[in-house]
Amino acid sequence: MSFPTFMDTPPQWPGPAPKETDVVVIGGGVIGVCTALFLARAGKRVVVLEKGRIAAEQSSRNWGWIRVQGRDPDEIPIVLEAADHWRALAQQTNVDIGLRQEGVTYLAETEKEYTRYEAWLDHAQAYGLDSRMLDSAETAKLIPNLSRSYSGAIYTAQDMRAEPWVAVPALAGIAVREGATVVEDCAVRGLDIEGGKVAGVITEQGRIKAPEVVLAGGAWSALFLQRHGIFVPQLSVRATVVATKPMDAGYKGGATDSKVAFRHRADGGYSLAQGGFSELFVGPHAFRSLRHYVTQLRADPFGVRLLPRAPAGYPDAWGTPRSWADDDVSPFERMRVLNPAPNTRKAAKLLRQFAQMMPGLGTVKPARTWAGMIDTMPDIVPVVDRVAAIPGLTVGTGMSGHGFGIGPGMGRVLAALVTGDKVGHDLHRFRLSRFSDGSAMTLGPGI
Ligand SMILES: NCCCC(=O)O
Repeated sequence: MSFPTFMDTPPQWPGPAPKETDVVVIGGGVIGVCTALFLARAGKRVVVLEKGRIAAEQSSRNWGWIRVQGRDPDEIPIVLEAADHWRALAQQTNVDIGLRQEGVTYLAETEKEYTRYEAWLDHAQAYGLDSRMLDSAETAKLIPNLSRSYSGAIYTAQDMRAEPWVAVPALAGIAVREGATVVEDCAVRGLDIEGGKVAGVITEQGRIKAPEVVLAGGAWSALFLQRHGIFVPQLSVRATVVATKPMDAGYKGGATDSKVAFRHRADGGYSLAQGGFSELFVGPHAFRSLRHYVTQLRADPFGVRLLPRAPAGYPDAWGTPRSWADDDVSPFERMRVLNPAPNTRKAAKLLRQFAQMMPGLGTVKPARTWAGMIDTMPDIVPVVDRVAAIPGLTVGTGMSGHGFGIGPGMGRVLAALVTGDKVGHDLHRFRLSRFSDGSAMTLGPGI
């Protein structure tokens, strides 16, 4: 199977879009697809509008980790719910989405790091998770091919993995089967607002009437909102992944140290990346958002590499229009699939470092390299909220590199925000107003 997803994948759901519905979901990534699924289950007529292909941006380019380990405490109950959904959904599709419970391990290179991971166990215990600390010998036993010894690790056996490029389209298939409509190649240019509230959307195929809209636009969300006068300091950062060819496997979960994160894939290869490192193309929205990122930059000055300018057409490129008329071709149609060139030096380094880290696995041969643009936030936790200034609009964005695993949980929560059903989780941490209400910033764990 080819992965990740590109624009040359034939559309599975070409439309046409209906003229009227109960809810429009903008964006066919994991968050949008899962929101639509749960809205359909709630009896709503729901349409997902995707400008390119389902899951073709970060939802097929991520690591494929479904983890509770290391999460921000306020995300834990939602990702636990998501894990239950993942297990159920994997049974509700006849596609093997590669869901396996193989665990996630954070390797501690120093005692200080070990102590930091250990501190997170308080949260694990509060939720009865099976996370535990491993000493140096236990770590070597869990991951037998490691070339060096670590101070230890934190390990969560209940964590899972899946193949994102298979899983998210499979979830879209379930949503369609349960009554949702999915339309690819259909960009939303903007909201149709009447009397100060949502009346629908204006798409490249015309107007769709709907009293409720959910924006799950990933890296494009801030640009979309800016056109409607809503500022959200959401940026997008490039993250490179390199996939190896199939090779010997010992440990089949996900693991990371400071240099390399790896996940065993269903096809027998490994996906490699570097946690805690991303690249930001600086543009006007980055400047506008800068004051919100000071805390993050101070805490981790080397976590983000700054690049002078985004390629043309990117959400925060200098030349990208910030406003346009409803009958103008929008930036979303001009860039159907955001497919950043990977950092090839980083990819080569990852391959070398993985070979050094796990010499017993044999020769590390690259299969393919890609990059994605991760929608991120100053405090590294998402925005999941109703937009007070525009009644009828709900936003789920800024998943900050950990949206795949939590996707079904966030989708169910977003659906509940729309229907008024019980949300079941405290969303205070994820409110949009936190960037303007004077509250102190609390950083979540890294991207
Ligand atoms: N982006 C790094 C962590 C992987 C994940 O939880 O999806």
